[in-house]
Amino acid sequence: MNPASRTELSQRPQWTALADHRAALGEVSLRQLFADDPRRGERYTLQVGDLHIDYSKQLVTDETLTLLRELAEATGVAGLRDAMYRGERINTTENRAVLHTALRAPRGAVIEDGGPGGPNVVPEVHEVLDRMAGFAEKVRSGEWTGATGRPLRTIVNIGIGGSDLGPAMAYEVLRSFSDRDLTVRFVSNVDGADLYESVRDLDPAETLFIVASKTFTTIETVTNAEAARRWLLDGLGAGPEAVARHFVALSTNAEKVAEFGIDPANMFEFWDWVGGRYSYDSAIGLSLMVAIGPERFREMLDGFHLVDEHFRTAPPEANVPLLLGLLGIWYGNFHGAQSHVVLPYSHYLSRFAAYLQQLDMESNGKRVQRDGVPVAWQTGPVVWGTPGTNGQHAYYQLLHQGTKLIPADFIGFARPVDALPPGLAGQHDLLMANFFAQTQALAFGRTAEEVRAEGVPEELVPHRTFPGDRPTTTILADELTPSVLGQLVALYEHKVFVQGAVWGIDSFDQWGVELGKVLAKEVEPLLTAKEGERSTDSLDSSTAALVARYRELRGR
Ligand SMILES: O=P(O)(O)OC[C@H]1O[C@H](O)[C@H](O)[C@@H](O)[C@@H]1O
Repeated sequence: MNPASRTELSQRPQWTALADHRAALGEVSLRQLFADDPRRGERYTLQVGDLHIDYSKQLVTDETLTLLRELAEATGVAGLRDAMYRGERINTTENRAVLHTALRAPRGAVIEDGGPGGPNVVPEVHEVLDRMAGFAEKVRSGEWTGATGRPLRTIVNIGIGGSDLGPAMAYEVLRSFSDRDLTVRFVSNVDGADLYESVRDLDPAETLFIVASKTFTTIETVTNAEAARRWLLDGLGAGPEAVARHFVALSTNAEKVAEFGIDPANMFEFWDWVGGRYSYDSAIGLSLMVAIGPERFREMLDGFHLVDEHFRTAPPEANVPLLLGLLGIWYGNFHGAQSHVVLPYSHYLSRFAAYLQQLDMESNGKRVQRDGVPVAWQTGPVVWGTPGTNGQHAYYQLLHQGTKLIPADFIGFARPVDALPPGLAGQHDLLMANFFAQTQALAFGRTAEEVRAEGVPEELVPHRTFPGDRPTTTILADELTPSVLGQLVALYEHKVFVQGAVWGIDSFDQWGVELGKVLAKEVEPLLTAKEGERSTDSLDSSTAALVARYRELRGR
């Protein structure tokens, strides 16, 4: 697009209409909105698959929603969405298609890399899924043995970023579906302590390493994989031929995998049109598939696909990812909110926010538009969160009475997972009572009059008053199943897409992580060189002094 001919987002009439609307609404009160419309709690809900979405406790009116949808229309969200699904190269800075939706497309679908006329990627996707399933079943049944002939009982996934957070989050979510005597661990940090603590109680004869790296050049992963190989061969007292029984690779880079010494027959492939943070439903999910079995994994893919189809076909008024994306824009761009908190009321979702941090912040943490012109509006929020009940006893104080507006997503389930024994399953009502009570307290607060009426001494009234009007979305499903996890993740993927499309940024590159990598390569030799061999003169005075201090502490 020619920058000169482009209408700046913040100059668009739809944008200024929203700004005017925001000013006119002023300090809109949820108490008032609910009083004005007794059916608001039913009206402001949507359903997608198993997910019931209640957005009635949002600071919005019908007009707000109309204006937000008009902004989406004016910025071409639907057109970009269709281009993504068609396989066009919408990741322009890397000239790549963005086809994570193809990872969960049904067997017969046709999706062409690069758009119509390009190679159909769906057969390859299913070929790899089938190979993964074959391997997973062999490990699960004990048919696949280690170098000493014993079945493999622990799987250690070595990867970082998208090659760690997705499978680690999903394994945690679905661990109650793990139906074999197998456990999975995840090593990501280049701090040797991570690998050390993960393997020190393991028997190498029963350990399978899955080296997960899209590029297979990521220094943390390659370093840890090399250390793991040494640990394995030393522990077994075996030669390199043992590697083939204990190492598999998940990557797009067959050449580097072979260079590392992993048999290409033990490599499960994915493609450059899958972003790392969108990849755990590709071969990157192998550890999860081994744990829960191919059938459950496929159920998860079907859950993803269901939401993909919803996002592609549902009309704007009923389109849940569109709605969630636009609500984020409403707060980030028109209320000055800087962050977004995700609060699952499920222990199994304890790593969900960490996963969403990469998905959202690496996608939309951008400061220039697709054509390189800086944005003049806020882009992606700081995303954070931990399981809700724990948060209640820690940072909810700030959510309720602090000075910052932090929109929240509450995620909960009607039923505990089947694996829980009745005694513990009985605690579920208490968990969910907290969930509902918190969204209620955040929305409606407690006025000074109400506090006084409770007999609270006058000097404490301001402290015990809750302003309310803290917006939340409730996402409620019957049960946390593989399909529901797929639905949830796809929902957030597409929400992030909507926001990036409105802001005019490339949500699918991540150049911001590169500079630190380059500088680390320059600094490392300065830490390890013999005295006088390397000069730190080219460094700034802070970094030079820190390097000198580090060397001194290390006696170098
Ligand atoms: O899978 P890999 O190629 O090893 O990449 C692992 C991660 O590191 C990179 O620096 C990117 O920021 C992430 O998007 C990626 O997921």
